[in-house]
Amino acid sequence: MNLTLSNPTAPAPDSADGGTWLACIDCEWTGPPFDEIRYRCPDCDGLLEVRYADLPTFDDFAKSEGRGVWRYADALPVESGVSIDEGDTPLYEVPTIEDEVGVSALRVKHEGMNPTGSFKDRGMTVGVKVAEKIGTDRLACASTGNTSAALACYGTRAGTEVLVLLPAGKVAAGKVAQASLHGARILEVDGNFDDCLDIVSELANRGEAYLLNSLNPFRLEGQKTIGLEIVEQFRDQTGDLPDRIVLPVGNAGNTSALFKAFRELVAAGELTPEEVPILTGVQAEGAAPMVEAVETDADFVRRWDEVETIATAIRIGNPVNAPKALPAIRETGGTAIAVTDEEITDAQRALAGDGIGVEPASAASVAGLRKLRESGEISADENVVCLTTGHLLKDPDAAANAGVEPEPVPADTDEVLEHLSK
Ligand SMILES: Cc1ncc(COP(=O)(O)O)c(C=O)c1O
Ligand SMILES: N[C@@H](CCOP(=O)(O)O)C(=O)O
Repeated sequence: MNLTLSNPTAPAPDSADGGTWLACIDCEWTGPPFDEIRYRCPDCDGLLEVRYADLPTFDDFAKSEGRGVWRYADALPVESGVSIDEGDTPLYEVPTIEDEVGVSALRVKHEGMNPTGSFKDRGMTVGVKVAEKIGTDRLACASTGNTSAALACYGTRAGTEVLVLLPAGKVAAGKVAQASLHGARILEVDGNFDDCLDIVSELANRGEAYLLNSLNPFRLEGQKTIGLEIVEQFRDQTGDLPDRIVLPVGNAGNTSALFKAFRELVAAGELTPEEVPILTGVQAEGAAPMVEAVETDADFVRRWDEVETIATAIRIGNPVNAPKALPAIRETGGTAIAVTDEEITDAQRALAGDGIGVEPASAASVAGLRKLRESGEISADENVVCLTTGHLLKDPDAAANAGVEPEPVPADTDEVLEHLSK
């Protein structure tokens, strides 16, 4: 395996602050982390990532007094966060699905068990803290729902105004309810998520708000802890490492963050390059620009202007982290696959059958695993982790449509018994 995207062991530039700095993934630019607000490289407009002079080991994490995400504070750009106990999510066995697909071991990392019900909390605990450190009056994001729920929650916890831009009519009810109750100002845009992100990025560039979408490199540092937890939990449960992680892809932040976690573990001497799990992305057929790029071996991802899927969380046509995520998939020997809405719903039912309630986008990971086992791309001797990113209650309408119909009965025990006997 050839891990070329960045060299996390590069010497710290003079601009580093306490051994932490920002670097462009496309050119040689480096800069201080907190002095100025930057989302992209000032020289070439490339994506930025956080780099560290010292990379911690698992022994360092074991000595940590922090919990969840903050167990991994030594790997993060700030020592503590605006926190409500995010991270330390369960790595579940799924015996029925494991038997059905036939792999050596299958686990589901259920990020729906975070405080606001999705993995976004891991990013926000770090990102909102950095915003506090930099000193900003207003936090903002574009969202298909979960980012807005998490930002509204962590932003209000920090006592900062939150502005969220949502694609009108395309966000699941639970997520709008969360943003609303946590007190965010919600703008419903007559456009899709990518339009919302264009607008909010422009607002941020004009200094109107601090952007907390995954373009923000500090937010992705928090999401990196998913990868660190998976390695530790999988090893504890099986004595082995996962060969592959299958995950849904929208804006491609998680794919990028997991790859960064593993590159840093390699640089710290904790994994060999051969031990880095294969990253395998799954998109819905109606919103699959990353899959198109992987299948056509393209250098960049073409923006899809028209996107549609039941999995509204990943109804995204212009994955902003593609320049990080394409190398993540390619350099780990992975692939990307598209699944239909029907396959997503079937997988949602299968997960529910093993006791795990997820929203549709999350079920895409299991739908993708099923398809890649059928095609033989994933082999029977692999240890696989599927990432499920959001809780079932995020999208109650999708869950009710996928589930069984309630049966109306009279308020009478005998009639209930008679009904049950039919
Ligand atoms: C539930 C859920 N799953 C998956 C994704 C996709 O994650 P990413 O944007 O990091 O690819 C998102 C958001 O984009 C999401 O909200
Ligand atoms: N699914 C996301 C889309 C935005 O992605 P982000 O990671 O860039 O914030 C959401 O929940 O809004």
